[in-house]
Amino acid sequence: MLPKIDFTTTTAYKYLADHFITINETSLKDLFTQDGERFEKFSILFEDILIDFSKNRINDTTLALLIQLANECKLDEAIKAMYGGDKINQTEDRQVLHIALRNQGNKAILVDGKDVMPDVNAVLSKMEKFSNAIISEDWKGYTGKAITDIVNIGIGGSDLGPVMVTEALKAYKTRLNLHFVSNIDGTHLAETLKGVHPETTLFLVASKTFTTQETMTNAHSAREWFLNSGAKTEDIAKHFAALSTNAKDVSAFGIDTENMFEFWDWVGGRYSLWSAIGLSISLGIGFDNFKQLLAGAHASDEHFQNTPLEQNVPVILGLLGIWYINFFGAETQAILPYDQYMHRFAAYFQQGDMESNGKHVDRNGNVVDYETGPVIWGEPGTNGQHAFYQLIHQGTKLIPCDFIAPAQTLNPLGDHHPILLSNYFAQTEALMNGKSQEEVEEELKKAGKSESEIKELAPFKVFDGNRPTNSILLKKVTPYSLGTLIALYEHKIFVQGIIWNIFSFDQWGVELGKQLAQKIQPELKDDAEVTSHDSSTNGLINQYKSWR
Ligand SMILES: O=P(O)(O)OC[C@H]1O[C@H](O)[C@H](O)[C@@H](O)[C@@H]1O
Repeated sequence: MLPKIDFTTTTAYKYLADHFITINETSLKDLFTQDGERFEKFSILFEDILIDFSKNRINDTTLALLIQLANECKLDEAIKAMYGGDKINQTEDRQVLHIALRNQGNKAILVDGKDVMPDVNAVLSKMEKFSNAIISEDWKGYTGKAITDIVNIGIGGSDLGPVMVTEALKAYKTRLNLHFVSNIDGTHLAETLKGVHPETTLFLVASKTFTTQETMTNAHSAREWFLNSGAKTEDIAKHFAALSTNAKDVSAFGIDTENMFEFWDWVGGRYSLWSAIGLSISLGIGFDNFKQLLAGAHASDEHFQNTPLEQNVPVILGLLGIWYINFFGAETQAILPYDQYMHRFAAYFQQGDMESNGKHVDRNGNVVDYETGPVIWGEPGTNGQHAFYQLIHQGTKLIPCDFIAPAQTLNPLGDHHPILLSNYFAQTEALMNGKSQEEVEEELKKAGKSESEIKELAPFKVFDGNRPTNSILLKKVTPYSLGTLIALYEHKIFVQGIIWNIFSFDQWGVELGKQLAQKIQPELKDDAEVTSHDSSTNGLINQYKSWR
């Protein structure tokens, strides 16, 4: 079981609160002047990924106190509990074992006394066989043509992971074209179907529960489209597969259980890209590459489990977040990949992080009186620079940023990559150092401005700097390095949930809206005036009815 400690009552927290006053008065620039070894001390090279956290508002004492905080919160016990198969998802009475899905060493992992690895490996080999058959064109559609297009129908965890990974690894693409339909908005399916042909399309219905309204509605409409094209019910077996934990509802839908790829309750939706939910990944980049993705994640799992906290990447990233959120009052965390392929990385961790740690009740069932999970946001560089970086550089909010970039590009094109990377390096330097009044005045003078113009303009051109960043430099984006990176972020979320004393693996907050939508849906069937809600909701529904 997980420890249930209020981190604000620990000794480390009190020391940190005092220590914060000193650090808050010290600039990052000064911290670098005071300590010539900052980069060596505050960076870790792990699996061809350099994590430089030296441009953070910390010194040796800060890090030591944050580690003490983790110790007082019994983080090591919590890690053991997860890896040991305890039911740490207490409110759903489930284990949390996405680590088993990428357990390349095949060490036994027990759920209720039974090793899950044989089942995990059986599904993996089924995925391998299936992917190979489709890619090699051995598998034919109902008219004898090879499959050319894959449409994954799923939402949330059954969509975001596969979308993010297949976009990030597009350079490793097989001959298959991937499409993802998630939104209940009919536009999403309709537009997707315009670009594919029933004879050569394979639908993957991806849903852990197989009851999610959006996915089931889209799947039924896709089936109807398929049957309307002249295909017969028995042809469904060649064109529909299911990725789910719910065998009963899969066969009720009409999908052959031969075409069902199973996973289990102990895989959380937002941690499921490593499971059968990853079938679109395996089809999109090939099974061997999917295996590499798992292997990279496994390396992070081993690192997280076995590395002392001081050198443990997810622990450090997690604790830095706590430092900014709970002491500096930061409310958001930007994730900024300088890699076009990784353009959905921040969106993926919006679910990963915010659905995990967007909680206000602690593990004892009490409402917390401290901040928990941040708002996650971000866009790829350099697009963000020309949009919202103004606020990061000169706004009133402190926004810790993760800058991610690959040293090697997968598309060497003229001097694009050095230009991209010079922006990547420049941004964290600028955010740290800023630009002083004197520097601005000097610059304006050189530009020939008069004394009065300089006085007038200077305040707007000053950058305070002192804004913290992590730089994550990957040698290259590969299936392995991407797997490693994703798993580091996953474990960071775990670390923060433990310190905040919240349950990171349930998501009750998404239920209320779903329940209310189900009540409203029948009210939309006819044109009768609706009066059962508050005046705003009634007004909106009735206006909708008059306009439709
Ligand atoms: O995979 P499914 O069962 O269809 O669930 C899809 C998604 O919907 C739910 O509302 C949850 O908030 C998500 O965590 C989940 O990933």
